[in-house]
Amino acid sequence: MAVLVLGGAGYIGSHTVDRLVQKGEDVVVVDSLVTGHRAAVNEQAKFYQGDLSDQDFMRKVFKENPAIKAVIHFAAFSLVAESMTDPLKYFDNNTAGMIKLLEVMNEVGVKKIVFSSTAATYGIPKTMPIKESDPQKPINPYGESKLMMEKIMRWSDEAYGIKFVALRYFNVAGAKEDGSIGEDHHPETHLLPIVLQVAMGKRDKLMIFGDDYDTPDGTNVRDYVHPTDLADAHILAVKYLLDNNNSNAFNLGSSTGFSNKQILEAARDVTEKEIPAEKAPRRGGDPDTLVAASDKAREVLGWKPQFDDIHKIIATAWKWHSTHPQGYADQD
Ligand SMILES: NC(=O)c1ccc[n+]([C@@H]2O[C@H](COP(=O)([O-])OP(=O)(O)OC[C@H]3O[C@@H](n4cnc5c(N)ncnc54)[C@H](O)[C@@H]3O)[C@@H](O)[C@H]2O)c1
Ligand SMILES: O=c1ccn([C@@H]2O[C@H](COP(=O)(O)OP(=O)(O)O[C@H]3O[C@H](CO)[C@@H](O)[C@H](O)[C@H]3O)[C@@H](O)[C@H]2O)c(=O)[nH]1
Repeated sequence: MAVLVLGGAGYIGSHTVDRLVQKGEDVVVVDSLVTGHRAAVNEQAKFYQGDLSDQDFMRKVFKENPAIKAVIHFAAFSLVAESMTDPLKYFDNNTAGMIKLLEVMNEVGVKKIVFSSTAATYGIPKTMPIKESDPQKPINPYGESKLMMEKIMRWSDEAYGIKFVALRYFNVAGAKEDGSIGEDHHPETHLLPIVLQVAMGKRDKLMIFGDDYDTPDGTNVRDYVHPTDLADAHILAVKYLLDNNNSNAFNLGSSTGFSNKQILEAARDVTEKEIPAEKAPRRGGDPDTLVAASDKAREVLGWKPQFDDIHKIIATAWKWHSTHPQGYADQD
């Protein structure tokens, strides 16, 4: 059997493809390369460049690869701030794209899908850590687009029997331990890669967006999870579906929160660089704190994350960034 990975040339997708190949699975990748990199895809995976909303193209992929039994879907836009100023871009690629994909999956009879949801579907949680059963009330269009995807899946399960696992990741950070693949977004907007670009001298300073949040040091608190641990969770979720279990949703995080200032301090320790920083106004759409309760994934899927130390996570990211100062630019 084979697994189809949509968005397999992206940051988290490339780590999952790599892990699947290491485990001896047959992997087919579809990616439009709108934000991803061809060089990030393990060479043993079969690669198609194209958009998942192009139904003729997707029919061809399924036809040429009849061994595909499950889909892992990472292919989406995911920047909270951009979604605030261009929401339709998010509803189009993420939500409408999902409808086009499910139509083809139903047609060709592939009825198992694991998909990237997000902590951003919870909005401003009333209690911490966040449980899967807590209310989902997004405060940005990105989170809304992903919640809509979850709802579309629920009804598609009921009507067409398409079984899904929604994996709600918290903040993803780090790179493969050997430093061969990592995070390379253009423009880069995520906290840790920006902090490390300052450490490398590629930027002058970090701007800390908001220091008057309702948190111990006034900066936002986030829960960081490593892409290799996420890859393992996806592989376990595929197995869960292939074992004919019901549709489900799981949080994926470490259950520990770090403030933006704590991330900066930890990065200073790991890199032994000064990393200048200064405060800046709040960015739109940021909740104070997002920390996961992820016992459910451990109990039901048997997920055992390996990276439970923020210094270790930052060290893997530092290895990638310091050995690839131009990201994949030299390889693409
Ligand atoms: N990075 C995070 O912290 C984080 C946290 C929670 C959830 N997520 C979700 O995880 C997924 C992957 O995130 P990432 O950080 O790896 O992003 P990424 O941009 O690195 O990867 C997304 C990949 O999908 C491809 N893609 C996008 N739209 C496509 C389309 N219509 N057809 C085909 N390919 C398309 C891109 O080219 C890219 O390779 C996203 O769905 C995102 O919403 C990410
Ligand atoms: O230059 C920067 C960049 C970020 N931040 C702050 O750092 C924190 C983390 O921001 P970022 O790394 O951009 O991640 P999030 O906006 O929290 O979103 C990530 O994590 C979410 C889950 O929590 C996912 O849904 C999103 O896809 C993913 O981009 C936030 O408080 C930002 O305001 C700064 O202060 N300065």
